[in-house]
Amino acid sequence: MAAASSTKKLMLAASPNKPRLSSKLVPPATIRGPPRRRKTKRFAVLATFITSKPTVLVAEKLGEAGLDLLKNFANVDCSYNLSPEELCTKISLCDALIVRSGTKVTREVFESSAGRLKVVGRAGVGIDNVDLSAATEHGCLVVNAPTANTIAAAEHGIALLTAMARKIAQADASVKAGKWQRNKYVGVSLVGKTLAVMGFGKVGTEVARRAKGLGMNVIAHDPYAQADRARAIGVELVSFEEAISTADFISLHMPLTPATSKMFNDEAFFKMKKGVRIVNVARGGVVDEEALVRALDSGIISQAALDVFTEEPPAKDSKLVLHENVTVTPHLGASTTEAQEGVAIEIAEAVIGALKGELAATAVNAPMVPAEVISELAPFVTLAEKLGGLAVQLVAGGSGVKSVKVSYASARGPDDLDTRLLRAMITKGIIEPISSVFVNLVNADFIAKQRGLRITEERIVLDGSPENPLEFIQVQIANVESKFGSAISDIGDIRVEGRVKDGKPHLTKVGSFGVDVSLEGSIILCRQVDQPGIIGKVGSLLGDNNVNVNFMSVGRIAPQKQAVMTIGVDEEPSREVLKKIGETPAIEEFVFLKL
Ligand SMILES: NC(=O)C1=CN([C@@H]2O[C@H](COP(=O)(O)OP(=O)(O)OC[C@H]3O[C@@H](n4cnc5c(N)ncnc54)[C@H](O)[C@@H]3O)[C@@H](O)[C@H]2O)C=CC1
Ligand SMILES: O=C(O)C(=O)COP(=O)(O)O
Repeated sequence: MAAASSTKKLMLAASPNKPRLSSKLVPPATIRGPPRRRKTKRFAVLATFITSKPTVLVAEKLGEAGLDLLKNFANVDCSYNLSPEELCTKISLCDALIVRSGTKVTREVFESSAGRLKVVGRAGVGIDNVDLSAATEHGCLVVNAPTANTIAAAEHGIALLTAMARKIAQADASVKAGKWQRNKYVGVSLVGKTLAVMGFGKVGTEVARRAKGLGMNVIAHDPYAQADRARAIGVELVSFEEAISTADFISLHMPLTPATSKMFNDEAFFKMKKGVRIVNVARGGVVDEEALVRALDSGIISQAALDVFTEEPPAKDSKLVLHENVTVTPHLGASTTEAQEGVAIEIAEAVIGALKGELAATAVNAPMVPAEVISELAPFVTLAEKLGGLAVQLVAGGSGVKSVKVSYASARGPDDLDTRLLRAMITKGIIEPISSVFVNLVNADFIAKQRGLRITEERIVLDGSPENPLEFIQVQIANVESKFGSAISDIGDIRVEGRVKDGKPHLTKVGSFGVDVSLEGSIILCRQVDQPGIIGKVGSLLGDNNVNVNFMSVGRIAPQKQAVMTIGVDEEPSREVLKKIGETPAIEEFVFLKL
């Protein structure tokens, strides 16, 4: 990307190979479609309009209602059962990818997309099949559909619990095999037994509620859950040890993460009450499956009911699957008609929103900024990007930027001002003019860190009304030389400061000089000895060469001393014109900056 580019950029939606028209804030999307089970709260970010329809690859079966929404907005390619190689080939032609649990979205997928893939939609909850670090590094948003299948998963958990307790699957197979073994299939009762819910999130809570209805004593373990929320439904939160050592039944509902991987292993099984029964509708990977077979064989665990497996589908000769005390289903937790319709709508809306440049409430790898915050900060977001872009263009050479300090002057308390969006946009403004990377809210912090760019933030607390979120933003770049010496502040940093006036971003300070120019088009900064006639000379020079001046201001230290003239221009002056400006007597230095 050329230095000092004036191209307007977007946060999420732009694809490098698509023409862009403009970048602006839009209100939250209203998408009409079939009745929704749940009203999705939406959070908007910057949007861009792209002239051609985006392409969405749907790699696993998705409910019709969701597909219809997608088809109204994008070209939809439904290609199921792709091999990893086929997925990598196709992805370079897609702006969005929608998957369920059966597709591994690996680093290779993001690399193969060569920057085009802007959003991955996981039509469900668990995102353990998506390489989130790779997505973030590539600036690709990942969204999921976290609520629409909660009840389905909880109901499946209860179905497995009761079916296991009464050996329904085994008895069914026996009758179908022509047998009538009433004494063999004697079950156990649930009432009065203790169920330990491991992971008291959405699904775990619903399982707990239903188990209470069955007369069970329910305890739960979840290091991050609130005890009063559990108590409200008659559930006691206990330690991991207490949960597994006292329960008659254990139901797993935590996500698969590096911390939960194989947490149910030999050691854990050894601590369990002899004869305990286990249900897993979470993820196979939270259980050490070989250890589970050993625990089943030794009788520590008398039965298991499993919907999920480390490898799906499991091997045909899997000892675990074939174990006579194990009941299995092929990852059906979310598979009800209702849940699949809800999930499809939820993910389609999130993906469409993200492609429009909005940020869905279900973003997994980006800060969620509430719509009201975004709308309030909108003009400051533009200001932040432009100040970042201006500051970096003032650096001589451009590549040595390592330390940036951003100061936000506001009458608001620190908790009332969310600066993540502003920081991301300043990062974007600084990095994009000097590199070819695409920076957005998803990858801004990562890219800054990767490039060794340290951004520190400071609050300048002002008196006055907190109605206005910010008075001004100041960007300082330390330890660099400037191609415009007057941009160096009294402490030796490059400093630019801006405010929002009448809803528009303005540059109000350069170095120690007060200026006032609307941040549109391009600007010329000149330092001159303050004397009559200079403004006229430069103005006529530009006018004579068909360069329209849209704004001009002069900030001086004292009358007849040094002054900085800021000229806003609509067109880029030719080299000759810029040279002539430099040769104007009394002009000591000048710089042309693109916004
Ligand atoms: N079988 C299926 O088809 C389905 C499976 N799932 C699985 O169920 C999981 C849970 O889903 P939700 O309840 O919607 O997610 P959730 O995010 O609402 O709940 C997960 C809970 O696990 C807790 N947790 C995290 N680490 C833990 C640990 N070490 N020990 C105990 N608890 C821990 C979290 O604090 C959170 O409260 C998903 O991650 C997904 O893998 C979800 C839906 C369908
Ligand atoms: O939502 C989840 O986490 C699930 O496990 C459901 O998976 P699925 O979309 O049915 O492949």
